[in-house]
Amino acid sequence: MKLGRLNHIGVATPSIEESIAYYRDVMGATKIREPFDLEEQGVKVCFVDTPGDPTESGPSFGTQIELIEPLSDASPIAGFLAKNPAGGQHHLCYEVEDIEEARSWFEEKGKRILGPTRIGAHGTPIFFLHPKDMMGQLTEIMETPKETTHWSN
Ligand SMILES: CC[C@H](C(=O)O)C(=O)SCCNC(=O)CCNC(=O)[C@H](O)C(C)(C)COP(=O)(O)OP(=O)(O)OC[C@H]1O[C@@H](n2cnc3c(N)ncnc32)[C@H](O)[C@@H]1OP(=O)(O)O
Ligand SMILES: [Co+2]
Repeated sequence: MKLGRLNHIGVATPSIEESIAYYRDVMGATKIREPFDLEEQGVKVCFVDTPGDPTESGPSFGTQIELIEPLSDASPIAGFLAKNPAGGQHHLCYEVEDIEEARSWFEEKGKRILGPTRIGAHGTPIFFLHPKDMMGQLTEIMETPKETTHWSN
């Protein structure tokens, strides 16, 4: 397996609205996408683009901030926010060429994979690896989109 792009940094927040104002007014973000609910994952999601190098073959934007807010107390990030009420860095997501090859790779290394491979917020296959096996970092592995992500908003 070969490490690919840092696709996004997952940032938990108690309020996506407050985080949008922060990235816009404090950090000067110019491309903040429409928030949307991922009911099956128990989170509201909003992507903040960081500038990328348009000459690269990848998308014209760089790594994104993936803001995630719990939709209810049952959300998988509710426990994280209970421990970190102001929110903060929750996970890192790296791209790989082949998600199944990556899954076997980590299984062979004895890393705990959290649940089945499933479709994530970018519409491509993902899985998560337990932070305790990944140097303390909750790690999301995502298959590189086959074509540059054409975002509607
Ligand atoms: C935007 C949608 C996106 C997608 O699908 O693309 C997502 O869904 S991301 C948002 C939610 N989904 C996930 O996070 C799935 C993977 N996460 C999990 O399965 C759990 O959160 C898990 C197993 C990482 C932690 O579960 P839980 O919080 O119930 O257990 P504990 O609180 O007991 O934590 C165990 C141990 O891990 C440490 N921990 C928990 N979360 C993190 C984290 N984000 N980063 C680093 N470490 C974390 C926690 O402190 C505990 O350590 P200990 O030393 O035992 O106290
Ligand atoms: Co993510």
